[in-house]
Amino acid sequence: MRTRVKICGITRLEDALAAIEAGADALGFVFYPPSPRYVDPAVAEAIIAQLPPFVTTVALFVDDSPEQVNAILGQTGIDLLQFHGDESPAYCQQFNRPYFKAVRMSPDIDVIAECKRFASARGLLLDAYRPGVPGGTGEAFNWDRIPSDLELPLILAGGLDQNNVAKAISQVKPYAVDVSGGVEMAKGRKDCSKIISFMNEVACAN
Ligand SMILES: O=C(O)c1ccccc1N[C@@H]1O[C@H](COP(=O)(O)O)[C@@H](O)[C@H]1O
Repeated sequence: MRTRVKICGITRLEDALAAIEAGADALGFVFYPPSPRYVDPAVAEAIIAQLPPFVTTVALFVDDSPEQVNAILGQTGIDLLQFHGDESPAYCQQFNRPYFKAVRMSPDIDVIAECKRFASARGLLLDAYRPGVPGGTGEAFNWDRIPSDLELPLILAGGLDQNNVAKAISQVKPYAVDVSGGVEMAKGRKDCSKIISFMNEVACAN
């Protein structure tokens, strides 16, 4: 099966359209105010309203209140939820949308146990671990630590870019890859040529 691609941290319409033109399957919008990639919900709403059909939109939250999540879902009509904090399974499944859960690869994490805990998720995203930072670090982790027998579709994230994504796909064989910093010119601003190179590497690895 072809590896799906999510490009995260979209804050501008031109970046969204460039990602779609290059073949991305999903676009991520960061609704975590401390992030340099935070996008105002009204801006996300305007971008999403101008997207062509058959592109999945993803809202990224970090330990936000259910009221705020529901408000943003209502405003933007986003398709899928990405929870990147310490949310519980009960919290994640209370919304009227499918979700996937990000798990950061701390030294003591049990990925198989996390898969079982988040059985209601559509997938498990694995990201690098840096203490005190919920994600978007631009750092990769040791892919040898990923168990081969996961019960959920695996979304591989963390420090992916045009130079390592083909190796990541051939070694890990994830359902999808998720990239943010690796296709940027500056935080929150995507680089069209990096997106194209990234997508070409994914295509070659498939
Ligand atoms: O992008 C952010 O600023 C961010 C903030 C808080 C949580 C997650 C965030 N991004 C996600 O982190 C991973 C890895 O990003 P990168 O490619 O290493 O830059 C990815 O899933 C982003 O969606």
